[in-house]
This record gives sequence, structure tokens and C-alpha cells, in this order.
Amino acid sequence: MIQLENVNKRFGTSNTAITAVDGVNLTIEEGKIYGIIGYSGAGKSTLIRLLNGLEQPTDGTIEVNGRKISSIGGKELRQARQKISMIFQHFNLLWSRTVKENIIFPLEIAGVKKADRERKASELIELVGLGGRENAYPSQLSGGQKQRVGIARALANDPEVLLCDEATSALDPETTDAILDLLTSINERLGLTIVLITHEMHVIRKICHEVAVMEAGRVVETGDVLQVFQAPKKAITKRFVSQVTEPEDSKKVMALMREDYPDGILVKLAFVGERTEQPVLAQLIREYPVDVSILQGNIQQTRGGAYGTLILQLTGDSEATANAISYLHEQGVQTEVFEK
Ligand SMILES: Nc1ncnc2c1ncn2[C@@H]1O[C@H](COP(=O)(O)OP(=O)(O)OP(=O)(O)O)[C@@H](O)[C@H]1O
Repeated sequence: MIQLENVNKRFGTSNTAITAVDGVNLTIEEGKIYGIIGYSGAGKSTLIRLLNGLEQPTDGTIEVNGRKISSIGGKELRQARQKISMIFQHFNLLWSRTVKENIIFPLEIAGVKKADRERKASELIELVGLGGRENAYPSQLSGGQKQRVGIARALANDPEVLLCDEATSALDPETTDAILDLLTSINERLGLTIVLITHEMHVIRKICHEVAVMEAGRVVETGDVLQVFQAPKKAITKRFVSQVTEPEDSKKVMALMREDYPDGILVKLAFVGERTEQPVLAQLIREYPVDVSILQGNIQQTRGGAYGTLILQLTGDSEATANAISYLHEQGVQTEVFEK
């Protein structure tokens, strides 16, 4: 478990001081993928550097798996840091070393025997999907492959915690998704805790269990990713959620749709969590003598299930459509009806 209590980090002195991290309290359970999102300057990088002891807090305590990172130093801190690895936006690879030599590097530093280093590096190369590229140099690799080397290198000393500093920000969307899938499978297979910082809600939505939102050094909102998507509280969180949902003014949209689809009734369904839209819709179409057209849909998958909205046009006689709507209510689907 990672625990931060009343953590402050100030840079500079007296009147020119900048408070990069301001009164942060956070608990991150073991085995979770925990995302910290914020705009540039919010304090994310400083916070993540506090977690591996690269920075010391001005006040407060930081504990990582029972070790007080905020108050140890020297050899003790070096040992603790071997269990807290990090990957970076620009990969930070050694350019004059091959893929395999990059991965072996932290094992050499840790004093691991040659045969064990070789074996471990081969395992990691397979794990991150770089089989056949072990003798390539970083300059011969794509961005996604470079990050795979970064991940393999970070896993070399069997860390308990993996910190990801904007690890996909330099990658195109497809490569981003492949790296996020790799991080998810590593989290599941090795059970290690992953803490990532990002400014992209897509990253949070795709792989995180929980999220903390940072603004001006403070953590302003935390929670289960699905809950935060469902009911963001702070204005900044709403802005982040809208990065992936782009909610439109519902009344306006429905009025425009009414003009295009004057028949029947229009229904807006909101899905949250485990119940996915397919079984509910399939049942609706099977059981009720109404015609169902999907006019607009925006369903997103989070780790906790599907959420989003669907706008349907139901046409049929009035009793059948009323029964269909009652069925949707019974299924616990939030339903908004727009009659003529
Ligand atoms: N070593 C430092 N000395 C002085 N000020 C610093 C230092 N490191 C960070 N800051 C300041 O602290 C604030 C938070 O910076 P930080 O880099 O942690 O934010 P961030 O959310 O990671 O933003 P970005 O994504 O742009 O790096 C900023 O105002 C920054 O200028």
C-alpha cells in the first residue's frame, strides 16, 4: 500500500516559493492501477518523484509498502528504490546499448550474476513482446518498441510498484493502446501496483481502477474510475471526463433529432456499470412489438464496466411503446423519454 499524509512540497524560498504539492492525502491499495490526472503544472511530476524518493517532501509522510520513503536515506533508500521502478515519456534508454543490454543494466547495478541476468533479460524480452529484437539499438526501434524496452528494464529487479510518468504521451493512439494493454497484463500477471500520471482521460478510462484529479498542487477529487465518470464533482473533473464523452446539450440534441425523426418516441438511455447495453436491447427487440432504431450512441468501456448513452427511436402502437419503456425502467436503465 502507498500512503501519503499531509504531503507538501515547496520549491524555492520565502516570497518566491512555489508550492508544487499542497496538502495531499492519498491511499493507493496494493495491486491497483491508480491514475493521477491534471493539466500541465498541476504537480503530478513532483508527486510521482516524491513516491520514489527522487524528491523529499517539505512536510508530511510518504510510505510505500511499509517503508517510509520520506524519512529514509542512503543505502536504505537505494534498496527501497529498487522496488519502485519508473518509466518515462521519452523512454530514457541508453542509446549505445542494445535492447538486451538496456534491460540488463539495472541487473548489473544490483549485482546480479551474469547467468541470472541473461535469463531474466530473455524472460522480460518475451514478456514485453520484443522477441527477435534483443540485439537492436534504440534508434532502430519504433516509439512503442522503445517503451517496451523501458517497461522491461523497469521490471528487471522485480519491483513492487511501477511509476509511469506520461508513459504514452509521445505515442500515437494505436501504440498508446498497445502499451496500455501491456501495462494491464503486467498488472494482472505480476500483481504489481501501477501509479501513472497523465493529462489524458483516455488513459485513465482504459486501464485505471482509481483516479485522483490534481489542480494547483492539490488533489481535488478521488474515486473509482467508473464513479468519477458517472458523477464528476469538480469543474476540472467534468472537463477531463468530457475529453472522452463530449456530452452535448441533451435538450438541444433531442429537439434537433425530433425534427429529423418525427415518428414514434425518442428515448435516451444511460448505462452505468456492469449492465451492458446489448442484452437489454436484444430483449427489448425480441419481446416487444416495436421498431427500434439507434439514432446515436456513445458507450465507453471502463475497467468497471460500460457507461454512456444511447438514443433510440421507438415506433409502434402506443401500448406497445409504453410497455417497452416500462421494461427499460424495470431493468434499472436510466430512461428519459421525449414524446412528440
Ligand atoms: N525543481 C523545481 N524547482 C522549482 N519549481 C519547480 C520544480 N519542479 C517543479 N516546479 C514547479 O512546480 C509546479 C508543479 O510542477 P510539476 O512538473 O510537478 O507539474 P506537472 O503537473 O507534472 O506538469 P507537467 O506535466 O508540465 O510536468 C510548477 O509550477 C513547476 O514550475
